[in-house]
Amino acid sequence: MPDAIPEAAVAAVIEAGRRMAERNWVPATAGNISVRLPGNRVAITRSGFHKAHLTADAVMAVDLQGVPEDGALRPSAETGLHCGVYRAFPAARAVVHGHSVANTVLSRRAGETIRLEGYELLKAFPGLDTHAAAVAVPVLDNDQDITRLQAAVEARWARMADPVVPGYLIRGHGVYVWGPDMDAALARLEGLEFMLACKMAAISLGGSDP
Ligand SMILES: CSCCC(=O)C(=O)COP(=O)(O)O
Ligand SMILES: [Zn+2]
Repeated sequence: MPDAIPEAAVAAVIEAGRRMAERNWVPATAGNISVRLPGNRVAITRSGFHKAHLTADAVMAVDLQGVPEDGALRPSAETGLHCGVYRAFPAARAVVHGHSVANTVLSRRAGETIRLEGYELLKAFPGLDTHAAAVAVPVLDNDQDITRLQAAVEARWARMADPVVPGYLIRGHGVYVWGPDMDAALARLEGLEFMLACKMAAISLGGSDP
């Protein structure tokens, strides 16, 4: 019989879903949320649940390869992307995935990266302490084959200079962001979404954004 999922982990996932829904970042049943547990375990949302109304029943445990502890339950279809983050970045303890209008629209017209430059909110990312900085957020092509998509993500990380930006977009799909705890992951997501919304507004006004 597997260990129960710690209550604090379940509460963090439920609260993250509520906060993301409040911002309209998880329409319909979009998005998924996870936290790292001790013992190479991950607590993650089950597939197909609305993130505004999560209950403890909607959170289940998988191992770092995404294998469910309870084979009767179906984890998020994107579990492989969460586990990929936890395997690659030992300091990552929470991963959030949302589908906002800004990340969907901008990723559809982007190349390999979206450049964010000159924004005060860049400070939401680790290691940046001035607006006079720039980050290139990776954009990956969408793929319904999550194993293949995760392989593409890992290939991209391998090409990136350290430290890797703690997030990436999937074209026409959404964004992944992670952090050392759920609050940090959500703060990074909020910062990124704010800058993407600014970029989209600038483009809508007929201007450009570097
Ligand atoms: C209705 S959104 C399509 C699936 C998706 O992209 C998503 O984020 C939610 O999938 P899950 O299996 O985690 O519910
Ligand atoms: Zn998704």
